[in-house]
Amino acid sequence: MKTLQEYLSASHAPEDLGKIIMLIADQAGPIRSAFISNQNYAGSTNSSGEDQAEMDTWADARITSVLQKSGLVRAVASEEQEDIVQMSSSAKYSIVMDPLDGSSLIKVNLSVGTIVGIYEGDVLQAGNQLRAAFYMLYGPMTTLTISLGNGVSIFALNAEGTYILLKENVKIPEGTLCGSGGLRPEWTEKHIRYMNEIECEGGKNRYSGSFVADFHQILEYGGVYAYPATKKSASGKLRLVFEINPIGFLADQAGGAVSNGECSTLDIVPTKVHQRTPVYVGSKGMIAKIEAIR
Ligand SMILES: O=P(O)(O)OC[C@H]1O[C@](O)(COP(=O)(O)O)[C@@H](O)[C@@H]1O
Ligand SMILES: [Mg+2]
Ligand SMILES: [Mg+2]
Repeated sequence: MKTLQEYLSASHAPEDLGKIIMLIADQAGPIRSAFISNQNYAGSTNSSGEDQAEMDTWADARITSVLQKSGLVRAVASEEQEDIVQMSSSAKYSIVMDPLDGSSLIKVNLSVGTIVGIYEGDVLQAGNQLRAAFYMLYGPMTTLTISLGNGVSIFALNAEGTYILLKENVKIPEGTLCGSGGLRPEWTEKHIRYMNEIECEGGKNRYSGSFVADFHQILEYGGVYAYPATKKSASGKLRLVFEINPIGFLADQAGGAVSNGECSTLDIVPTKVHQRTPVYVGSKGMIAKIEAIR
């Protein structure tokens, strides 16, 4: 069974890139172990104005600390930190991350994740410039879904703490699962037309409140995850830099697509770390449908 380390070596990933990926991947165990004693809110808010869960700040501090100590990272842009954290100016790679995605679900024991993107150079680059993207998903298994720009592979953490290959060359099939954020009364006419069209064609609602978990299900079964523009928020809820770009990169690498409802978000050059954008991500056919609605 191929391990993540063997996959990185076989992919001829530069040594520093491989070391950074393994460093973050190896935080899955400590993060999982911290769930039981970090169930509540931290009493602070992040740059998006959201209440921070204890696990948001715990995971952020943990990953930021190991990256700082490694000397391998140039800068980190995190959902949980206002500004970009400058680290080693001589280092080649920078990290964008959502250290804990879906944190409100921890106390009800639903699956949550960590989302990571890696760039050569600085962090405010378009998603199509990503050198690597991956997410850990803390569910019945701990899985790590990764692309280095040459297809998508999924690994699972075994009892010995080694990531072993579950599936390679993953492709998103056409499918009917659909999950949409936002409150229905706040949906725009375009989004309502889209959801009606999907549901009339047999769309099955799958929405847990965890982007990583909802996307992972679509990666396997096909469909679409949407957090659309709403009447209250034209930019939707999710953040371009550390949520939508890494997941969108993986979707694209798996033969799917990512869009803001009009065009691919992978071409957008971010101007701010915490900028939001509407997102539709999943099967190519599902994304074509939303972009066809004018
Ligand atoms: O609670 P809502 O508005 O449906 O939003 C759910 C979405 O918000 C998120 O929880 C945002 O991520 P964070 O938990 O990292 O803030 C997504 O994981 C999820 O898809
Ligand atoms: Mg998130
Ligand atoms: Mg988060």
